Amino acid sequence: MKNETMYFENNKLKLIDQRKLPLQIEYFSCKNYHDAEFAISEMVVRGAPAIGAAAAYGFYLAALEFAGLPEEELEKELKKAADKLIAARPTAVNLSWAVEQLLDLALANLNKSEEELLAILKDKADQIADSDRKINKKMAENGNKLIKENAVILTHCNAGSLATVDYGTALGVIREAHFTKKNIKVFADETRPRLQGARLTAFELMEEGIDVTLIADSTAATLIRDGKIDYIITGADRIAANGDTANKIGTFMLSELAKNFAVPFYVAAPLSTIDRKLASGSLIEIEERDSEEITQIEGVQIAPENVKVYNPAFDITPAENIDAIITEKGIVKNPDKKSIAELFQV
Ligand SMILES: CSC[C@H]1O[C@H](OP(=O)(O)O)[C@H](O)[C@@H]1O
Repeated sequence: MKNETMYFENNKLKLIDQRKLPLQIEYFSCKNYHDAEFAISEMVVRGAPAIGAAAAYGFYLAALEFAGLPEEELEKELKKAADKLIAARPTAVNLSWAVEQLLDLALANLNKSEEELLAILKDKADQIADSDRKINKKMAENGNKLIKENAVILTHCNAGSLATVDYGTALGVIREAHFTKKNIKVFADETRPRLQGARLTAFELMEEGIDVTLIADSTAATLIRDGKIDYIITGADRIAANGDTANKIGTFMLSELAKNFAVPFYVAAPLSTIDRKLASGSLIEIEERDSEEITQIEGVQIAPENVKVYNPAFDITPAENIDAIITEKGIVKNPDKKSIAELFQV
């Protein structure tokens, strides 16, 4: 993608402001961890791997701020920063997965000099960001093995470069199919209410020269029924140990349509999105967001004032609806507790 999702320079985290895409390309500057917490909760940056990497750099900004404190105070401040960053959004496991790694490293090295501690933490944050690029490319190569020539793919929300540090997960598979000249076409759900498909996926795919058609979310069912879709590929925010998957609201509905009309339904996600501590999807916390996301579009009121709203940002797709989970380590067909566990065997 032409514009980096994020970069770290001069002790600031720079995030492309995804609230303003595609009409404006602006970078939001995080000077401290509070800025990073704000950027995650307000979706300046969004997408499981992207918020994980952003939070890792956010924790490093906290270490920069507090590194000179006495050990006991430093520990207290870093634990507070970790808690606040993790609380910014509850569903994507990559957030806590990333922050906990840096917190553990910090607590194990509090007795080191300021310079040594900061170098250890910056190296870890860079490693999380750099490995995301490599992991997504490997995942894309694996997923591309499932894609036939001239395929038509439906995707939901944005699981692209803008949801990761680079290349994307579901859109990584789509990029790989495009770059290996499979002549694929894509239908992108606009993805109410935050319109990640309309604003981000359409933007990314058009930039790459990939044939993309934007549709209202409710159009997908007719395309699926009429045999117009060869595969549905989405990202994920948290995958439970049995393969149940949390992803953008509307994903479960697509999986039911896919099952009913025998369309392969694939989830593309890195191993860091799998939460083996949770036995099933019923244990995944689903973020509920402000009602204005539903009652307003770009700040324009479109529903009666004070109307009741229910705005879950994600839903759970049961493992039995998922034909394959595509990861950097390989493809898990008909995922279940056993096949997910085998992903983690050395
Ligand atoms: C590659 S993770 C992308 C994942 O995150 C999105 O949610 P949000 O835009 O609210 O962060 C959506 O669930 C995507 O599939």
